[in-house]
Amino acid sequence: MNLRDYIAEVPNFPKKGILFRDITPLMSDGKAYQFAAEEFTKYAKEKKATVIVGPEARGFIFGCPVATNLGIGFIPVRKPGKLPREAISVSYDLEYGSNHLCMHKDAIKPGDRVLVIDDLLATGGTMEATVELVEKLGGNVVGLAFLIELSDLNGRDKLQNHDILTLIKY
Ligand SMILES: O=P(O)(O)OC[C@H]1O[C@H](OP(=O)(O)OP(=O)(O)O)[C@H](O)[C@@H]1O
Ligand SMILES: Nc1ncnc2[nH]cnc12
Repeated sequence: MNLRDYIAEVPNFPKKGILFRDITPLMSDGKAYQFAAEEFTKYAKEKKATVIVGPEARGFIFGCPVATNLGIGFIPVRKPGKLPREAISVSYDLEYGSNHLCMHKDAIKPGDRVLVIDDLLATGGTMEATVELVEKLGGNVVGLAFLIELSDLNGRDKLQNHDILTLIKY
């Protein structure tokens, strides 16, 4: 299946000069969505992941089906002000802004083998911050998986020493 056929390109969203890669056509096609989730699930098995982590919001879309496929837990990484219990936070920059990301302090258990899943790798800021959160809590990051990689933005440079799976490269 050619997943690329299910990604819409939207010029100048959310800001002038950004070519937005819209994953919603893929999500709305049951077979394409299932295929992508299966590819991530195979990778999670290969890496012997014991837990899936996904950054808000689009990381939830691909992370949760993998966790339920394998019967393992899913841990959300959230934007500030959303987590109700004690959390840790790190700041990060992205293609069109900057923010903080947070994770519950007790979310990761020592020795957890963590696969982080997100929809898209752009500058790598979101994933770098997510990896930092996981590692601060004692997790072992065994892989990073993305539906889309925007190669021109060199996100991989921020994620050296990590194994990366991307299903679509631009
Ligand atoms: O590699 P980066 O430059 O960090 O960019 C990639 C991130 O940007 C998007 O999320 P966004 O922050 O727009 O939030 P959303 O998922 O809530 O739409 C996307 O879902 C990735 O998480
Ligand atoms: N160009 C892009 N399209 C969709 N999501 C993004 N997140 C960061 N950059 C993006």
